[in-house]
Amino acid sequence: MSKYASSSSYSFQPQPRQAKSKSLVIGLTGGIGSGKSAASDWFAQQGIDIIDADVIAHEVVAKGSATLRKIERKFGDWVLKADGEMDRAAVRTYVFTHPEALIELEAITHPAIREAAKLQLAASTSPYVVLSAPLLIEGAEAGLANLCHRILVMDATEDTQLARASQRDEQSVQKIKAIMVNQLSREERNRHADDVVLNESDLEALYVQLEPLHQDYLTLAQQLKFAAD
Ligand SMILES: CC(C)(COP(=O)(O)OP(=O)(O)OC[C@H]1O[C@@H](n2cnc3c(N)ncnc32)[C@H](O)[C@@H]1O)[C@@H](O)C(=O)NCCC(=O)NCCS
Ligand SMILES: Nc1ncnc2c1ncn2[C@@H]1O[C@H](COP(=O)(O)OP(=O)(O)OP(=O)(O)O)[C@@H](O)[C@H]1O
Repeated sequence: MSKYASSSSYSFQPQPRQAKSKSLVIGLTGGIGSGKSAASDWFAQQGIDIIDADVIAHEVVAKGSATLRKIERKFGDWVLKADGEMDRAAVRTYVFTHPEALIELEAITHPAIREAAKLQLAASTSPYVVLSAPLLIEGAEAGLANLCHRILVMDATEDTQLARASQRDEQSVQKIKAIMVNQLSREERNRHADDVVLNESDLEALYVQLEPLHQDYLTLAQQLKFAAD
């Protein structure tokens, strides 16, 4: 059976993962520019709490934080700007062209991101919660996927990812490609998905695919709640 969501043929099978949370957690992932934020904005409009790993990743390296100090100790003081903030552009340029450095950076940031995500999950009050992360599947046991009951993948061709991300960020195609080579391929990511939304058309077409998923997640959230009571 296809994992692709469509308003006419989507059929739902609850497949709880290892998640320990009693509230349903939907992991939302996809490559750069695939439409995670566009999808999570729509879920938020339906009253669903969104936990965004990209936002947390920015928070955990705030000026003066323990995580930023660890990064400075590992890489040197060039990671800081004169005002003490992390020099994100310098770090980005370095780690996305030095794979071993990216692994070292992730070894520092990911445990902090995971802990913060767990705290936010515990505080969520909506019928279910969406945990959005570019790196959800990567990271195996220590990763974020095992906090989730289902994984929803935003799928787009690489050409679409490049076009949308470069238009949004005014970043060069070359910089975005350097990030993409450090992310999973479409095929590999889709293989881990419970649900896949193809985001190749306009935003209306995206929302039409999200609506039946939202209804099914509400149903599954109820089932999980009854099972826990
Ligand atoms: C390298 C950093 C400093 C670049 O910062 P910058 O402000 O330029 O980009 P930003 O954080 O907004 O990320 C932009 C996009 O890059 C991609 N990306 C970010 N980190 C990674 C990574 N470790 N591997 C692959 N892609 C990544 C995502 O698609 C993300 O949306 C920053 O991305 C970072 O600290 N990354 C490590 C933390 C991490 O893994 N974050 C992802 C959330 S789990
Ligand atoms: N179906 C769509 N039609 C038109 N524009 C879209 C569509 N989906 C996303 N976009 C636009 O493409 C850009 C990238 O989408 P978005 O920011 O949601 O991706 P993302 O997966 O969150 O990216 P990142 O990993 O970089 O955070 C945004 O400007 C968004 O508004």
